[in-house]
Amino acid sequence: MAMYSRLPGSVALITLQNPPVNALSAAVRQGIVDTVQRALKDPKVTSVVICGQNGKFCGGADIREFAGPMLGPPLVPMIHAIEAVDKPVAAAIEGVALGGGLELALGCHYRIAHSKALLGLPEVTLGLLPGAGGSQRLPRLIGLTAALDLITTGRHISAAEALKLGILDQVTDNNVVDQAVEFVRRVAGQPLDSRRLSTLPCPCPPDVDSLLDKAMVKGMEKERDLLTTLFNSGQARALQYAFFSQRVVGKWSLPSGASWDNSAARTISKAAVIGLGTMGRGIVVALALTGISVVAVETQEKQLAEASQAVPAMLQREAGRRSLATPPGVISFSSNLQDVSEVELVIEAVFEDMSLKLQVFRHLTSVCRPGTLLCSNTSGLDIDQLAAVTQSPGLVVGMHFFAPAHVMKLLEVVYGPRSSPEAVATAMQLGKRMGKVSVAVGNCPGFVGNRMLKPYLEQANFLLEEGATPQQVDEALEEFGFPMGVFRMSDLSGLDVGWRIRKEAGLTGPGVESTRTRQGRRYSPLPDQVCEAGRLGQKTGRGWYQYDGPGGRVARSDPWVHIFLEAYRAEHGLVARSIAPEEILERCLYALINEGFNILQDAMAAGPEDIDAIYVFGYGWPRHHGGPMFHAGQVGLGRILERLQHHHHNHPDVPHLKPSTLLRRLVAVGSPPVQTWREFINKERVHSQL
Ligand SMILES: CCCCCCCCCCCCC[C@H](O)CC(=O)SCCNC(=O)CCNC(=O)[C@H](O)C(C)(C)COP(=O)(O)OP(=O)(O)OC[C@H]1O[C@@H](n2cnc3c(N)ncnc32)[C@H](O)[C@@H]1OP(=O)(O)O
Ligand SMILES: NC(=O)c1ccc[n+]([C@@H]2O[C@H](COP(=O)([O-])OP(=O)(O)OC[C@H]3O[C@@H](n4cnc5c(N)ncnc54)[C@H](O)[C@@H]3O)[C@@H](O)[C@H]2O)c1
Repeated sequence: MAMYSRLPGSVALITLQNPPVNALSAAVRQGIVDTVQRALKDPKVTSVVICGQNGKFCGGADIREFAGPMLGPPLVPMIHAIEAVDKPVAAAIEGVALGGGLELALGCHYRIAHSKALLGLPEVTLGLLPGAGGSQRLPRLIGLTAALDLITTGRHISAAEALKLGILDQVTDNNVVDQAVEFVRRVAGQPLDSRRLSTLPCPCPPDVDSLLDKAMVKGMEKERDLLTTLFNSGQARALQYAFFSQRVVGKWSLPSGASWDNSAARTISKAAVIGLGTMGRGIVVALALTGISVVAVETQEKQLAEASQAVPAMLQREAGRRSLATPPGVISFSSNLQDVSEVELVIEAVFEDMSLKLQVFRHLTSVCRPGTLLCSNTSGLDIDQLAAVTQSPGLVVGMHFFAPAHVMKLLEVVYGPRSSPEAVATAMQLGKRMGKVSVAVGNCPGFVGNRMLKPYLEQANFLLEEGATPQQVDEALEEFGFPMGVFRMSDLSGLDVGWRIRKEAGLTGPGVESTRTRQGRRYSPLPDQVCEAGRLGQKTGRGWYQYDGPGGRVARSDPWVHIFLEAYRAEHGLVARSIAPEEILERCLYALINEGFNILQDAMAAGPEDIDAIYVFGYGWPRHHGGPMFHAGQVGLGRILERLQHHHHNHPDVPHLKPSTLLRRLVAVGSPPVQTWREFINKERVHSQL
């Protein structure tokens, strides 16, 4: 909707009304068309101001409408009509003018903004281009180079930068609508031709003449044609899905009924981190950047000394990167766990060893004040077991960060059967304050992300046994869009991480026979043998690849690995075959997706959006493929089921390839769209079909 009011005197005020960001839905567009007509017809009105309610001008086209047929007045003629009005029209920009919102403002004759406003054309992040004249009006206003920068990066810019670029006519710290009203009163009666951007020539540097062909003249048509292509592309649908899934996960709910809107969070101002290795250091920095005072505890003297040098430097660097003058939080280092007695929340990040973690939790519960939240950064151990040794099991949750913890956007908040809604709400809110995408997940081995990673890694190892090389597997995955293939990624993280977990699970280590079947299923001892050879990845300069030296970053094919693989195959009587990239992708990705369906079935993730957000923000899943569950829908659930059946038939000793019941049920009911799975699962659960 848009509200019309005539201010005392001769100015008409049009207020966009579509909370929370005044997106340009069909109703808003209709409202604008009607109110602009009204202003035009009213002889007493000499000028017009367009603003948005609740401190936001406009967040752009209504992305929710993209999924269905476009109804209501189209944007392009609506903006053209505003530009053609013969009374001055000003946009009063508060909060945001993004995408179609900025395009609407560019159709106005003047633009006045509040100093805190953000402007931009972020369509590219949704797989689109500015489709309501933005690609044409902006270059005419600020030149091709500056416009291309904004259009191709999609970045949000401040009002100050927009003023400098010439997008804005005025910036104010005062009430922006009052300023705009005063402005249009002042300019009423002045000629408007030079303010109609679509009619202006495009100012360009001399070296880009070649870019200015007929496409510029026919720019609006070209814009529409290209937008049509993009609209129909899978990538645009995936990127728009990713936008919404990021927001869906913030509205978490637990099987108990507790949820984001009925659970109070505590605001944390003092925290502690236990263990200052790779993860602990990053977590300290992430907390300090949020303005939280941190007690950082490490028992090993050498590690403590190193961390007290490294952490302030990391903090300074990250504060600089985020343009913060001084890091807001205070950090104190200690070797004594007793020093955490006054904090409100503790995050444990010691080695992935259950008996050590139990010992730390027992100690924490005895030194901390009653009511302190105790969190673990474990990668997959049982949160409930940790909770059981504390005085308040309800105040124990997992806070699973990803390396490097001060950079990576994902946080899995793991609730055990006894975790209280308050503990979950506090961890979720703390994650949000740290700028993370926090996703609530259930307590099962590996939680969501690492649980799905297991079948993915397993398939990659099996493919090596069957004849592939690490490069072939990585290339197929990188071609799909992952920034790094599975072996390159394992070398980066450190091969000893998984080795330690497999030892803890009794799958390898002294006394375990070196067979290719363990605990009743196919097992590949390849990664264990690579570790036993002292090759732990980048940190040792050797892993699945070779590097220039310990800490080297550039992976090169290593003849040792090829000889090792050949000897391994010969020892086990395996005949190498040529494996196509399609098989590599199917085996790795479909096994991972299948586990995603098992996770949904077990209610360890509330919906497919949660899994997809975890994979996009924590595991480098290409955003333009939406996430594993969205991708499954795009490939077709029937196809995924058929290929899993095929691979399981060929590898009956690999349970991860056996199609999940949920996948079968979804196919049986006609493969409904991913957005409806959550509801389907809940219904099936009520009827005990899952
Ligand atoms: C089939 C062939 C057809 C061919 C051609 C058809 C022609 C059609 C013509 C189309 C013309 C295109 C016009 C234009 O160029 C395209 C666009 O404008 S695309 C949209 C561009 N805008 C954005 O990308 C902004 C997205 N939003 C944000 O970045 C942020 O939300 C914000 C505005 C900075 C605010 O941030 P926050 O305050 O943190 O709030 P949230 O992010 O949590 O959002 C709150 C709430 O609002 C919902 N929301 C936000 N923006 C939009 C939007 N543009 N449309 C719909 N909904 C939006 C968000 O999902 C949250 O909802 P909730 O989770 O609370 O339900
Ligand atoms: N490394 C990763 O990529 C990653 C990612 C996510 C989660 N995790 C998890 O985070 C945790 C830590 O992993 P990491 O990679 O940082 O390990 P790390 O080996 O780099 O560091 C662990 C640190 O804990 C210290 N420590 C051991 N016992 C202690 C005690 N009683 N009190 C204080 N400090 C003690 C050690 O001295 C060491 O400095 C593990 O649970 C791991 O599974 C790791």
